[in-house]
Amino acid sequence: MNGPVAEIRTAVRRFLDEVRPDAVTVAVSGGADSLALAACVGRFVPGASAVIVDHQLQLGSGDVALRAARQCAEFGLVARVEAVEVSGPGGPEAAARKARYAALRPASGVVLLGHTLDDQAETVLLGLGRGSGPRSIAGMRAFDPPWGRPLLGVSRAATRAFCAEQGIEVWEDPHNSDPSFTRVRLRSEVLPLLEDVLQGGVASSLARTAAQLREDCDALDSLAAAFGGDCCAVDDIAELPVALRRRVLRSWLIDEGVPELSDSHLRRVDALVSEWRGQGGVWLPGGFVVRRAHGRLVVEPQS
Ligand SMILES: Nc1ncnc2c1ncn2[C@@H]1O[C@H](COP(=O)(O)OP(=O)(O)OP(=O)(O)O)[C@@H](O)[C@H]1O
Repeated sequence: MNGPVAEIRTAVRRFLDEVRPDAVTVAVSGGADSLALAACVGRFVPGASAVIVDHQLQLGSGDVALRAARQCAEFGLVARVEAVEVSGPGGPEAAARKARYAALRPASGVVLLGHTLDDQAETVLLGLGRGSGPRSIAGMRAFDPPWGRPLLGVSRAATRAFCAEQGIEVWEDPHNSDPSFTRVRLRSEVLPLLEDVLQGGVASSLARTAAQLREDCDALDSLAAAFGGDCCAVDDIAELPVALRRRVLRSWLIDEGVPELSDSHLRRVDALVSEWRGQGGVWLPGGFVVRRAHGRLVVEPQS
């Protein structure tokens, strides 16, 4: 049997065989991606769980969640709806995402998410546009415990075709057609144009490049972790290749308790090593300042 049903079942089967989780939960939004995933998990791991998070932001959101829960129960999953309170900084989307991931985080086992190849391509383009460093272009991992993404190599179109073929009714998130979201415009305008110009599966090419970049980043990160020198001694780190030096600095600053270090912060700290002309300190999030004194870097709370 060929086609989207076989493709998606194979992807899910392969993921489960590789990871061998002791407990499986599927995170279900009610869209085609996560419903196709839930249908496969119900077939391979009957009795696994499904969680539908109700953000309670739209009228009727509870009905959407209940319908998805009923569908999951039909697939053989033990389904429950988690209603969350969405509040906090950064706008409703960011707050909803934070509340959702907090509600989905399991006590044990893995939580499967329905991210597809197209989500990966959009994530890579978003990272490129932000210019926030190689990690953000390296995209999502298929397995980043406790999160699993069995459909990361499968197109969104295949998940839709899966649901159509299996007679699964799909909920269309109204946000997915709202052009005020950057991701929606990447999906509906930029990626089709790139495909038209470049031809030959641009989403797959982006995802493949992201995977290679991830391997490179992982290799550099482990070299940085194994760095045997004194990461505060300027002489010890000045001769390191810049990609390695910045990683050594990043992990030192994180160990010192500095939260959310952006690429531009890191660049400025690195300048204290590579192009120091007696300049003052670099101010970092969380009220920290890094200074250079007597051939060493020192990080301390801002006074
Ligand atoms: N309300 C929800 N309840 C449970 N799971 C959800 C919900 N919304 C999204 N998910 C899960 O997250 C996956 C990705 O969905 P979506 O891309 O909308 O979320 P996201 O987490 O904001 O994405 P990203 O991680 O790329 O920012 C879905 O396939 C589904 O598995």
